[in-house]
Amino acid sequence: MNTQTLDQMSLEALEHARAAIASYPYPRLETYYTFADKTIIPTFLTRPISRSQVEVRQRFYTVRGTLDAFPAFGASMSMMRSRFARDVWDEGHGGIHVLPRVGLSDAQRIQDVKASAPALVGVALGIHEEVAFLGELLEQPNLAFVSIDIAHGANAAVLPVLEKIRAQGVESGVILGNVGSIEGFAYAYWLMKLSGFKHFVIKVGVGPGSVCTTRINTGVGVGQLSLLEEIWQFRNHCGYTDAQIISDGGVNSSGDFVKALTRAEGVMMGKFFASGSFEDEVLIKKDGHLEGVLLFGMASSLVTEKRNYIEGSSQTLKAFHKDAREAVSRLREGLQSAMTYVNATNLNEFRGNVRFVLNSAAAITEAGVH
Ligand SMILES: NC(=O)C1=CN([C@@H]2O[C@H](COP(=O)(O)OP(=O)(O)OC[C@H]3O[C@@H](n4cnc5c(N)ncnc54)[C@H](OP(=O)(O)O)[C@@H]3O)[C@@H](O)[C@H]2O)C=CC1
Ligand SMILES: Nc1nc2c(ncn2[C@@H]2O[C@H](COP(=O)(O)O)[C@@H](O)[C@H]2O)c(=O)[nH]1
Repeated sequence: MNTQTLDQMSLEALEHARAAIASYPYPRLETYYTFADKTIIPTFLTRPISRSQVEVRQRFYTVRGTLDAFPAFGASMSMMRSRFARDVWDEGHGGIHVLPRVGLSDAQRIQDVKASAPALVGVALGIHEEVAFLGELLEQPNLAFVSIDIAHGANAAVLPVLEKIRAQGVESGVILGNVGSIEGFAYAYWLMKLSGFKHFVIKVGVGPGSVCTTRINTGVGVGQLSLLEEIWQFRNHCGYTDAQIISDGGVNSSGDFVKALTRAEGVMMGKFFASGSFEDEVLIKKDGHLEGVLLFGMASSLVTEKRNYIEGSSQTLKAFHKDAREAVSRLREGLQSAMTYVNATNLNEFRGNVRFVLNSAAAITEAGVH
């Protein structure tokens, strides 16, 4: 496709997005809250079910078909590679990792996919990818998703790579992100739609990440939970249900994961997964015991010796999970329990039954160990 056609697609996407926003009847939010601010009201349980009986899998559309999986995604961060992918997958009982791109060669990225098998994985892509690399990647039998992973995903610059992916016959399983408003969501939606994808995913979150400095360095980005609530309502109101939503960043506990999942089909996490499944280089050990993990941002100066547009930092975390399998178990238990507090046996019922309330500062303190 030539530049003129891409420019036309970009304009057409903008027109569609503007029309959708203009006819959206709900008032725009003035205050955005995040996970710690709100909780779910417990109601009742009319069916005598055990927590272990609720259905916690979500259906996704992959590059090859459909997949019912636990809806936890590993963040595309360079300390989370094939060992993490296998552990988080947990022989099909766990979540899905989206392998990183920043700082890695094409050959390393293909090798990471192969080494992750039998786990199904996604792979992060930038806006400049070779056709030959995409071809080889798409031949990998355990590839489930490709994820256009840039800071500002509602961006016409993704059109050429979307075109290359579509030209390989891919109709589904493409993730685009990140977006941070209903305007960004609508524009990204139409970029995907006009590129010819049938089912796709839009990743939501500008600035909530644990090692993210976007909001500090640029002043841009809004509270993650309200953003998800707003985009979820917008997506459903517009009937844009061929687009699934992944919430990306800001999860500090299984409760945060649960809250995100009420307004997204999947949740991507980096910090929560900090464990012995990370790469050896970032593990901090004492007498053979895992004490901590160094987490650093993909837009920080540590990754590619980036000198400009720094929007990431680093932090040393206490490793609170042995490995990614254990982390997934904690997420699953939290979700199963949450579902039974609102009389839900599957994720659709759960999303329909959840009502959030905003808590006072004292109530937030009460929620912690005190
Ligand atoms: N979720 C989040 O809040 C954020 C996540 N990140 C993560 O950091 C990594 C590196 O990201 P990124 O810097 O995008 O990767 P790249 O440096 O590869 O940038 C990808 C493309 O996006 C463009 N781009 C980046 N930021 C912006 C922006 N704010 N406005 C317009 N265009 C932009 C770049 O153009 P140019 O550089 O020429 O402007 C470049 O063409 C990724 O893994 C990303 O997910 C980074 C920041 C925020
Ligand atoms: N603004 C930045 N965001 C970043 C960077 N590196 C990663 N990320 C984002 O964070 C999430 C993971 O968040 P967490 O709270 O679960 O740890 C990841 O998926 C990216 O979207 C960065 O350098 N800058």
